[in-house]
Amino acid sequence: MIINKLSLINFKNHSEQSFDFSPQINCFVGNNGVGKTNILDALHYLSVGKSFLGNSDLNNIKSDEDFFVIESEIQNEEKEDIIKILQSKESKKVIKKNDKSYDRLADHIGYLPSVMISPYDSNLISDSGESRRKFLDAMISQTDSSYLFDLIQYQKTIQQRNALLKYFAKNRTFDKDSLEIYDDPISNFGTRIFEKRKEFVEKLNPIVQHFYEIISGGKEIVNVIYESHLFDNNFKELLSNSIDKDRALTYTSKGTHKDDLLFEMNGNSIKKIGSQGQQKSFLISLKLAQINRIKELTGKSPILLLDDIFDKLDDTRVSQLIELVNKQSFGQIFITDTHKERTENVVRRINEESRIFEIS
Ligand SMILES: Nc1ncnc2c1ncn2[C@@H]1O[C@H](COP(=O)(O)OP(=O)(O)OP(=O)(O)O)[C@@H](O)[C@H]1O
Repeated sequence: MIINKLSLINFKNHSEQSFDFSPQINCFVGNNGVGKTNILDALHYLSVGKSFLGNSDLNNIKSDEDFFVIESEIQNEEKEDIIKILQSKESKKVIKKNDKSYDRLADHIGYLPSVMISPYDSNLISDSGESRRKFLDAMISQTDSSYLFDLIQYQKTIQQRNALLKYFAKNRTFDKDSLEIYDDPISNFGTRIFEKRKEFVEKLNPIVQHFYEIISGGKEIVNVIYESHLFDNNFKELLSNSIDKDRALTYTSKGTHKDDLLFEMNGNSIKKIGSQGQQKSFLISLKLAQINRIKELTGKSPILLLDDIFDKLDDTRVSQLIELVNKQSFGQIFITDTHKERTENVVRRINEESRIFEIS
């Protein structure tokens, strides 16, 4: 999948912008705050229909305007598709492929896989388990639409069970049979989610280790470990053993919605012992491994969005990274940087066709 053209109207700080892209490397250079990351965010919208920053759609409409449009021409093997995203203040977001609106956002996921590497990735290390679960889910969903379906159904059923627990507490009543209605669907959806997450992480981890070894020159060993209550219990037992606790808490305390990923360096939590550069190298390795898995599972090369990636990395690590990008023949790449010269140097070392766009 290659994005040939992109045009933006009233998207964040961009009133009107359009780009003709190189099928290989595209760089956006310019000072802080000119809107380079916003362009990557528009590309992220094309991929998964929403901002990677987690902003609400309405906040992405340019201040004092009423709508935004992101439009692109995408080379899909032999044919060209037009993907258009429209958001106005008055109506719901519309995503269209060749003038036909999708009924559900989920139907678009996987069409244009993408991987973003950005300074915000450090949240994956510092934040709570929720952001790591979201990362894992987004990664698997791009390769497996039935996973996304299970996930949506699982979350809905957990919400219903939680609502019932709250109803019981509020009305000082309890009916075990009514609560157990949810056991089968939660257990069926949840067990499938668990199996897929387990397999995905098992295959991802050695690739992360391999990339980290290349970027760091083999200095440290990293590990991605999947944690879930489901390793030690079957789902139905888990639910029935925690009924008393769930009643007290008024929510479902055990299940795959509490899963987490543990990031380790030399056997210790990377959050505790990793330097900024080591953490960044780890996150880059994690994301590059994600590309690898998406390619393996879908046969599509995801677009790679690199936001301010060269800051905090020493020259050796930047060189290793460039060599890696060269060797792996990743798909189309989009890079932002404040230093034009640095970008030019980097691009010169990667033997691919490139375009540099100066944003002001
Ligand atoms: N809805 C919006 N309307 C108008 N401007 C917006 C909107 N949302 C964000 N911006 C502006 O976009 C700018 C930030 O853009 P962006 O993060 O893309 O900059 P950048 O070029 O990547 O900067 P840096 O080099 O610091 O990362 C800010 O000036 C912000 O005020």
